[in-house]
Amino acid sequence: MATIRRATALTVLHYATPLIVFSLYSTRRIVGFCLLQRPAKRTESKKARYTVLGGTTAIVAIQIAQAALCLTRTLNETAWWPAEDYVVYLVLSILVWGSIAVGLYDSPTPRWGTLCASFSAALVLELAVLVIGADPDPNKDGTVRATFALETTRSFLYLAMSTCSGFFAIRDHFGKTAADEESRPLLGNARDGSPSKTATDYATIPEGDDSDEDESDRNKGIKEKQRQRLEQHGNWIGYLRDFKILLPLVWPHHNRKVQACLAVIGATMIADRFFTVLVPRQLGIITDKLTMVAGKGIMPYHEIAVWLLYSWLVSPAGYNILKNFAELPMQQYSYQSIAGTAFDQIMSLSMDFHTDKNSGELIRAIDQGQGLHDLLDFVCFSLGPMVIDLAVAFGYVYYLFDVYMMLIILVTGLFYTWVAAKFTQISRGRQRNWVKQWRTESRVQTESISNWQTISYLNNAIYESQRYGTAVTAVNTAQRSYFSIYYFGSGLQSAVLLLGRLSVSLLAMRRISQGTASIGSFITLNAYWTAIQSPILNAAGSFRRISTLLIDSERLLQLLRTTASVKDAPNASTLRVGVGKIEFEDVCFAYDDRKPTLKNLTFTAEPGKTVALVGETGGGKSTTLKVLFRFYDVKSGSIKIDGQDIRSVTLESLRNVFGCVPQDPSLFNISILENVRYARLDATDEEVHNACRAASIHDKILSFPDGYESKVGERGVKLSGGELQRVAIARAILRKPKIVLLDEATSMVDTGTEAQIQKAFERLTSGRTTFVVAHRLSTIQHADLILVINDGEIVERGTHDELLALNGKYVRLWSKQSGKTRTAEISHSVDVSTDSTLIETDDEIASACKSDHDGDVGVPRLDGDFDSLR
Ligand SMILES: Nc1ncnc2c1ncn2[C@@H]1O[C@H](COP(=O)(O)OP(=O)(O)OP(=O)(O)O)[C@@H](O)[C@H]1O
Repeated sequence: MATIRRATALTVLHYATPLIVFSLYSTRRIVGFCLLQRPAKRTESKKARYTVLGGTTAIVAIQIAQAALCLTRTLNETAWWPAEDYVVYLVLSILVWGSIAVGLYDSPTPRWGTLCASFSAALVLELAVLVIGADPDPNKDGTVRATFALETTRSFLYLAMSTCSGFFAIRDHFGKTAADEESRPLLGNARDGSPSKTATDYATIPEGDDSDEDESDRNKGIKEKQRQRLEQHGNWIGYLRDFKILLPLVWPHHNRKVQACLAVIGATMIADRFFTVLVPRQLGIITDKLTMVAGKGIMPYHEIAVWLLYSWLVSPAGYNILKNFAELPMQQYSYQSIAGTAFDQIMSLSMDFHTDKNSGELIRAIDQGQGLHDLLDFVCFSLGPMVIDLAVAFGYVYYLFDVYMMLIILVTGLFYTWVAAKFTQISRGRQRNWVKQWRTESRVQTESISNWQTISYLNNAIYESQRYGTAVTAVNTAQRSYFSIYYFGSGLQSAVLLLGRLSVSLLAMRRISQGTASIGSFITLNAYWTAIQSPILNAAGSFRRISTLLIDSERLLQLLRTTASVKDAPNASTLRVGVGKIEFEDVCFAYDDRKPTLKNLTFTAEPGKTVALVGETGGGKSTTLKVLFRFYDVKSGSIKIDGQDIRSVTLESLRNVFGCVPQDPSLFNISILENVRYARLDATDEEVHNACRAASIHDKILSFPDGYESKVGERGVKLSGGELQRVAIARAILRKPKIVLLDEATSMVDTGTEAQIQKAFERLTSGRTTFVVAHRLSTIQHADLILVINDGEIVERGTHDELLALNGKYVRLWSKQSGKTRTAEISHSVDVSTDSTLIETDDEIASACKSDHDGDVGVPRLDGDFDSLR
């Protein structure tokens, strides 16, 4: 009785020992990874690590020696066969301690506390195995004595290692701080965007698909944000909780149709899990039936019919058709909601955001926002089923054969994953280099082709050919280097899988020969192998995939969490414009708090009058218009339109009242007609034509081969600077705005055309409060109020004549432009546009142009250094 109890206890211990140690070790690591995000006190000490690594390796070596002894005895004594629990114990122990040794080798700062707990648990359990399993027979043979000696030595090693790691844990607790391995973010060292290499780096899971440096650089900022969030939350759970604001984008709350699709996908996924087992099983059943009735002319029709049904159901022609149909609406739903939300968010953000971000980054945020959908899709419909398939595979092969089959699959899976992960790590650097060289080649190629003219002028074709040849050679070398390791790695991985498959097949054949398994089970195993293999193949890449998708989702999250710096105040009212009086009261503004851009601007633009802003470049003229348009909010002071503070009205109503001609107008790549109409979407063709006539561009447009239907190219590149500005003026005219803002609206036109445009401006600005920023003072000399802005301050103000009389900065500007020194002379000669009569027709414009030409004194543009004039 006591012997039976002892044997049972030993069996339980054999199964439990490696499992308990593994659970303890992995649970502490997983909990640490998820919760203990804040750096714990850790010391990076090679001596300590190598000491414990040496001890652990010795433990594994002893276990291997023990397994070798067991194998030798099995081969030598035909009547002896090791107990199943003992074999499981040995194999699992080697795997567990082998994994711990690999972990120690890879990690510069091991978790000593976890290791101490694992060694201590192993010590207690192994001592129990030693005591309970001790053979009282004094005549025990050499193998038993050797096994006992090995187990005793191993127990001493457990004792020594638990003491060492306990000591290191205590030393760390009172010692200096280093980054906790489990506390590193998923995305590598976010501080520099590079993968982790040292203890102070931040990374546990390999970087995402940053297969080239450019990509890595682009991800730098987003990884930094991710790191900050992770540190702020202190753990991954808190970090991931932030993503819940994105859930409405992928979860079809109010869309019954998409919910139904989701249910169909879920159902097919569950069905897949069953059929993965049922199809090979049915093949086995048919084989067994056929074996029984072989030569008798009997067909197992029923079994074959079931197999055919299963095979059809699981094929792409079966329920997977439903799945494919259901997936499309799901994808389209999430695409529409994610892309639409991201786009609206970007468009709603303020100018500071848009000037900081490059458009490529913004487009990426929309494109890669799909990463969120892919992430959920991957976790729910790939990773989840993969884990289930693996668990089912273990259970099913155990049911079909025995625990040894299960062990072979476990060893194959672990070994394959480790080899795959290692080779990916090794090949990543080479892959990056290959992509980098490839980009260099493409850059050289593009540069050379686009600079063909320069190359021809300088007669450097041979040099360019050599340069390109060198780039191509570098690509080939880098590609060879990458593929050599890649082929070797994939060969090794395939060899591991093949070895696993051969082993299970051999074992199955042995079982059949022993009569403990049927031929059908061998067929089932072979047919089922694909299902076993696929989770093993995918496991290695899963972490990488998740980490890449997390970066993409993070980008979307950051975008949606960004709030506009200029937005409607709560209870903002609609702007009501009456006469159009604009008051700047003590307005201060700065792009950067360290450097004020506008300082205490105070002035009033009277209704219907024109205020001109002149002065040195970079003085703050355009900024004054930007704060009026509320691209930015003033830091202090106020801007009022007809007595209403522009911060208290809605942005929509505010921006509705302006007609702007910006410094650098940009057009859409559509026809000129549509480009002008963009200013007022309901304008008729006739109104567009009239606006263009008034902007002196109508005849020019008609001279284009396609007239108003001519495409203007990306941002209007097919138009000259002057044409571009006149189209922008036509837009402003078409809007019929209440307030007009002209920011160097004629900077790119020649003086002759400018004279024509002046007439157009008179039409546009007549009776409207107008702000004009101009460098050519001739264009603003009739302004009702001229403000000379220098370094963000109004240094002079008045009409043209008043400012000339002041003989200050304005006069110096004026002198410089006209090239004359005597004020009176200047005043007389530059009177280019005194006739404010409105012109109606092209002929009138033409004659106005002629008369302006006659009066044109060729006023040069002031682009020089204003300081030099002082
Ligand atoms: N988005 C921005 N971020 C930071 N600084 C800016 C930004 N835009 C303009 N500035 C700076 O603000 C100052 C005023 O610029 P602003 O464009 O208003 O000058 P300006 O008088 O219109 O010059 P110009 O006559 O050359 O157009 C300049 O020093 C400029 O470098």
